[in-house]
Amino acid sequence: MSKAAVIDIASVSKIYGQTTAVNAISLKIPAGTYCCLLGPSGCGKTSTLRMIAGHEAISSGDIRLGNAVVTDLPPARRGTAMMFQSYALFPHLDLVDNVAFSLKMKGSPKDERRARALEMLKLMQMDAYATRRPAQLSGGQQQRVALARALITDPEALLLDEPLSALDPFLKVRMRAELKKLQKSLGITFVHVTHSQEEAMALADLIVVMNNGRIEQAAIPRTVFERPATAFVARFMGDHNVVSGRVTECRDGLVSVEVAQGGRFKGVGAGEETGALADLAIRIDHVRIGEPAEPGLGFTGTVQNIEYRGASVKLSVAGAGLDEFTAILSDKHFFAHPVSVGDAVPLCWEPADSILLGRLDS
Ligand SMILES: Nc1ncnc2c1ncn2[C@@H]1O[C@H](COP(=O)(O)OP(=O)(O)OP(=O)(O)O)[C@@H](O)[C@H]1O
Repeated sequence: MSKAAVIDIASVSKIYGQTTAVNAISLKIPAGTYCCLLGPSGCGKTSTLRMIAGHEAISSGDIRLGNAVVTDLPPARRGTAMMFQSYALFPHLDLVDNVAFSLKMKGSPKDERRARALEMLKLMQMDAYATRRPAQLSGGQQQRVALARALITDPEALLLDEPLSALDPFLKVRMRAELKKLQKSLGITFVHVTHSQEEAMALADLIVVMNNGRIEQAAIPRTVFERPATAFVARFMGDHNVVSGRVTECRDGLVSVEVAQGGRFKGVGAGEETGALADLAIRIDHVRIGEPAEPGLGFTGTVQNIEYRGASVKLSVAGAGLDEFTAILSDKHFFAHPVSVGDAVPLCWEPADSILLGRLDS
């Protein structure tokens, strides 16, 4: 079981009545990739996944799997398998019959499909429970059975709709590692829908951030984290402060931006006209307590809230025309400069930690 397929989504839309759930998206997912579709509720992730699976008709555009255009094929003929959020196991069937179900639908002889189901249960280390029913299993075990059931058809791509959402936090992290291991060992393409940034960062080779039926950015996790393409991505990933204002100067690779209430900020960027609206993204974990090396690379604000997190401390500060600016300080740094709510505190950062964002969201 090692055939993997490229998934090529070309200008695909999904329209439900008056709602455009997916708006002409194009995306190429290389064969053998672990791809996470990430975004807030209602952004069109599930509709996209269901169109790849064939559970939802495509309003316009085309989807290819490997060399085949699958746009009009029924789910069972696409070479994909889907694992649902609720696992959708049959309560009255034992695990072998649950896993063998799709082979039964295809008319495979009983002995053959049962042997294959046992093989899949073994792959998921669930063969010892073969005669149990789903209700006699823990959440993590049910998930393994659901995976075995999806993989029995030998798919070229496995589609997973929020597969970890029903699990408690500890199990979530454990099953996350198992999913990643499984994908690497099978070598097939996984497309996994999630609204969790942490989950996508931990699992994906390719993160696709969606908003409002469109793709904001599709890139490796490190790029999405360090170089968000838009203000939406920077805000959604939560690792940057996003400062919006008008450009007052742009030269020598640095852009200066003035926010409405008079604060001035600088960041790495070029090609902006004076007076244009621009967004700067400032890494929350690179902000430090101290006077800035030059104006625009810091400000003095009032501490609004302090959250102790063990290895780090989250500081919320208001000032320079901003209601809320976040700094994540290492515990060592914070306790070397302890501050309290209501204190005035100078914050600073390096030029490279403040970057100009793309303009989709402004
Ligand atoms: N069957 C449907 N009929 C009408 N509108 C729908 C239908 N399914 C989804 N929508 C709408 O399409 C948009 C996208 O929905 P979708 O389920 O794809 O989003 P999502 O990103 O997966 O959200 P969630 O994380 O909440 O599952 C939403 O506005 C939703 O209300």
